Amino acid sequence: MTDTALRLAGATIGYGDVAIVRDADLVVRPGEAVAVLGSNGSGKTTLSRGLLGLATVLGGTVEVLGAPVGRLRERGRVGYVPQRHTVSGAMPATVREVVGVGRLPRLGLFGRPGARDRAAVAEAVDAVGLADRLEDPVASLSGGQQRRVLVARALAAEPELLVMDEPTAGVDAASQAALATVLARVSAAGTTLLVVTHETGPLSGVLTRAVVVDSGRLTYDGPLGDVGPGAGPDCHHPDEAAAPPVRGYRLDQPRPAPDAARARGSR
Ligand SMILES: Nc1ncnc2c1ncn2[C@@H]1O[C@H](COP(=O)(O)OP(=O)(O)OP(=O)(O)O)[C@@H](O)[C@H]1O
Repeated sequence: MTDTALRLAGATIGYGDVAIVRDADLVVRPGEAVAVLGSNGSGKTTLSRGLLGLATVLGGTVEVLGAPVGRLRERGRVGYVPQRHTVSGAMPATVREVVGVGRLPRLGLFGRPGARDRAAVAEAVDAVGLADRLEDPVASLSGGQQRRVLVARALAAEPELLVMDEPTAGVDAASQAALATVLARVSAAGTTLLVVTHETGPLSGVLTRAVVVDSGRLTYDGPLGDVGPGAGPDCHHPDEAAAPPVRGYRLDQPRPAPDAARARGSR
């Protein structure tokens, strides 16, 4: 067990030689549940893909579960739900088979699934509310249900770090609530969560910390409940009128000195 789930230091991430996320510093401790917020095109997906080795680290340090990105040997320790993807309609696979793929990195000797692996797949499918569709072809599911299959695929490996890119997008309110329950459970069990999202509402009971990406820069890092006007464009507390003053700090401005913070608090 490492003492950091994620560590970015002066990290620049992009595609080819084009930098998208620049000079990012971020430390996420094991068990934290972090929202990544920001406007369209600000670099949230690029940041998350950089953690998976799917975007290029052009400079600085990116460590995932204590290892430089791409060097983590046990791939099952990190789960990923990609953005927008549904499962390919051309794939004649059942829900059980697609979710089973998520378990592959955890398989032991000879890659044969054992009872524990079969149970993990069944539990993951159950967790996203699709137990009754286990043997159905994924292509016969709706788009929102297919998103839930991808969440189950990530859960099946029982990852230590779960990176999700807009897991609630296109998913109905009941399924969002079910996902929140699942994430609350895995979070309570110690899984670190990093969730790219535009809508913190459905997961507000799970996510506690937010970072805001604005034009490729991390501009805010603080409590999710304190994200409000000024934390970043398109990044407002769902109940903005009731949101408390920002207690986190904008990263493009100096952090308040402890004395100043105390003085503010005593006003
Ligand atoms: N594969 C790619 N190759 C080159 N540039 C890319 C690639 N993917 C994204 N970009 C560019 O990176 C920038 C940031 O995109 P990214 O998808 O990270 O933003 P985002 O904050 O996740 O946006 P959204 O909220 O719309 O999903 C955009 O200008 C985009 O055009």
